[in-house]
Formats: sequence, structure tokens, C-alpha cells
Amino acid sequence: MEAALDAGADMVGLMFFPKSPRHVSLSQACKLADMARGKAEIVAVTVNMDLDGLSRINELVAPDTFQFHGSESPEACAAVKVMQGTKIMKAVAVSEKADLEEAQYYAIVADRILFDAKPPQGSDLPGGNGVSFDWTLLKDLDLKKPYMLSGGLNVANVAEAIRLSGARAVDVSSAVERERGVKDNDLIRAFIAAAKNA
Ligand SMILES: O=C(O)c1ccccc1NCC(=O)[C@H](O)[C@H](O)COP(=O)(O)O
Repeated sequence: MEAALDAGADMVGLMFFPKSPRHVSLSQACKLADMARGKAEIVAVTVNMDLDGLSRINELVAPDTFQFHGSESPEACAAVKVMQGTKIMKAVAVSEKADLEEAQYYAIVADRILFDAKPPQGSDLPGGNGVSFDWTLLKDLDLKKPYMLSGGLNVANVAEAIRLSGARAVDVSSAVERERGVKDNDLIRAFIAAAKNA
């Protein structure tokens, strides 16, 4: 968290999906969120979590944004936005142009769309798989809401990904880890510098 904030991250993510190697407990999340509050947008990443779980995270961690990375419907996004008073970022999985249509529905209710690659076969994680999709699919996208690009980004490819997709914001997980689930300060700094200089 310190490395990301020092390097100028605009948003930081806290993972609440139990199967993820990046999963944090509520008490860890509270400490990390306190470090970030007022310095970066705090994003709570969840996958098909029920309302009780979301309310508990909201009460204790007070994220700015919930990132929904499962099959949450546009109606569910809208309901959580109103009930919890947070922003909503909806992840949309992409492998071909047709997948972008889904984003238009979510853009009506979500504050931001996160375009991510579809998980590889056999993965039990809907995100954080370190795989990319064809970035040119996003070129000329007309979406009425801000969006971010993610999926397999790293220090070596992020500038090209931004150039080819036209994305103005990017998200990373796997490529700033020294081993699965363990973030690396130097890789975080290098990635943020490369993205900001792109
Ligand atoms: O990262 C995870 O473990 C994860 C698990 C379940 C749902 C979402 C998850 N990550 C969400 C993210 O926003 C990642 O940063 C995004 O998928 C990019 O990951 P990567 O391709 O590893 O850079």
C-alpha cells in the first residue's frame, strides 16, 4: 500500500474474494484502507457477494467504490449504489468485440467499467489471471462512462496497451507480484511510472 500511494496510484484495490490469493481479512482491509483514505480511491473488490457481506464491508472499511467482478446484474449494481452510497465499478470480461455490448447496459448504472480478459479455462478466479485480450477492441469505444483497462498488463506492455486501446486508466495485479499473491514494491513503482509516462 505504501509503495502504491508513494508512486501516485489513483486507486487501490482490496480483495474480498475468499478464493483469491490476494484475499484480505476485514481487519487487514481496515488498516490498509486507513492508510489510503484521502490519498487514493479505495476499491473493495467482490464477486457475487450478498448484501449482508457488502454492508459489513461498507460499515467497517468504508470503501469509496465497490468493484463487482462476478455476474452481478445492472439492477444489483444500481441497488447497491443507492443502498450503500458508494460508487460502483463493474468488471466486464472481454475476448471479442461482441462482449463490449454488455458494457453499455452496465454503463447506465455503474460509475466506471473495468474491461478485463476472460479467465483462462480451468481458472477459479474471474480476475487476476495475468492474461490479456486484444486491446484494439476498445479503440473508438463510445461509452458514456469512464472505463479502465486490465488483464495481463505489465511494465513492458502498459504503454502499448494504452496506445492501442485509448484507455485513460489501467489496473494491474499479477505483474506487480514477486510470487502469486505477494506484491512487490519495486514492480509496483515501475508499473505506475510506466503507466503515468505513457
Ligand atoms: O486478483 C484477483 O485475485 C481477483 C480475484 C477475483 C476477482 C477479481 C480479481 N482481481 C480483479 C482485478 O481487478 C485485477 O486487478 C484484474 O483482473 C487484472 O489482473 P491481472 O491480469 O492479474 O493484472
